[in-house]
Amino acid sequence: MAVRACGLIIYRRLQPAPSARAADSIEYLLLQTSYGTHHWTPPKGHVDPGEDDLQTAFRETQEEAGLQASQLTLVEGYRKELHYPVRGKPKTVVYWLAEVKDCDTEIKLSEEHQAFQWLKLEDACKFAEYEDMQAMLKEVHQFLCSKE
Ligand SMILES: Nc1nc2c(ncn2[C@@H]2O[C@H](COP(=O)(O)OP(=O)(O)OP(=O)(O)OP(=O)(O)OC[C@H]3O[C@@H](n4cnc5c(=O)[nH]c(N)nc54)[C@H](O)[C@@H]3O)[C@@H](O)[C@H]2O)c(=O)[nH]1
Repeated sequence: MAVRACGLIIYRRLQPAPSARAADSIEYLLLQTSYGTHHWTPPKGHVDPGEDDLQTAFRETQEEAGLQASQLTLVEGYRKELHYPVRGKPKTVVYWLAEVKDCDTEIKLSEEHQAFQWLKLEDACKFAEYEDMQAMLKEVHQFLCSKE
């Protein structure tokens, strides 16, 4: 059976300059692991026994980024599964999308991560080095732009 993890793609909207498109004010939160290859992903982690997927996504976001559910708005209509092998075993990661209500909210990392960044789409795709995650971020961005 595949290893299962769940998480939230967190974004914030900065105050756009008067001439700018609203989509250009969107930034995505990525966290860098303090172990392994120090890769960058949104907050996510393994599903604990008895938990449902969305509970896991919120718990991991709270543990890894210090963001409480009350500080976030879950965006209806977006859910994405990524499937990739980790050390020879299949892994499924389910992501939802959530906006930080206050764009100045402090991010508090756990020991699992050593850095975080708020990144515009293009830079987020550079740091999220995996093709499937890059495609997901682009899809999310289009989804958000289509709602404007
Ligand atoms: N010391 C040490 N300890 C580790 C290590 N490893 C884990 N720990 C411990 O486990 C705990 C984490 O527990 P949770 O937080 O519950 O789980 P997750 O959040 O699920 O975290 P993971 O890091 O296990 O899982 P991934 O992020 O999925 O990375 C696994 C591999 O998959 C690749 N990869 C990542 N993302 C993508 C993608 O989107 N697309 C594609 N295609 N590939 C992707 C990438 O190559 C990567 O190397 C930590 O506390 C550590 O104690 C390690 O190497 N050394």
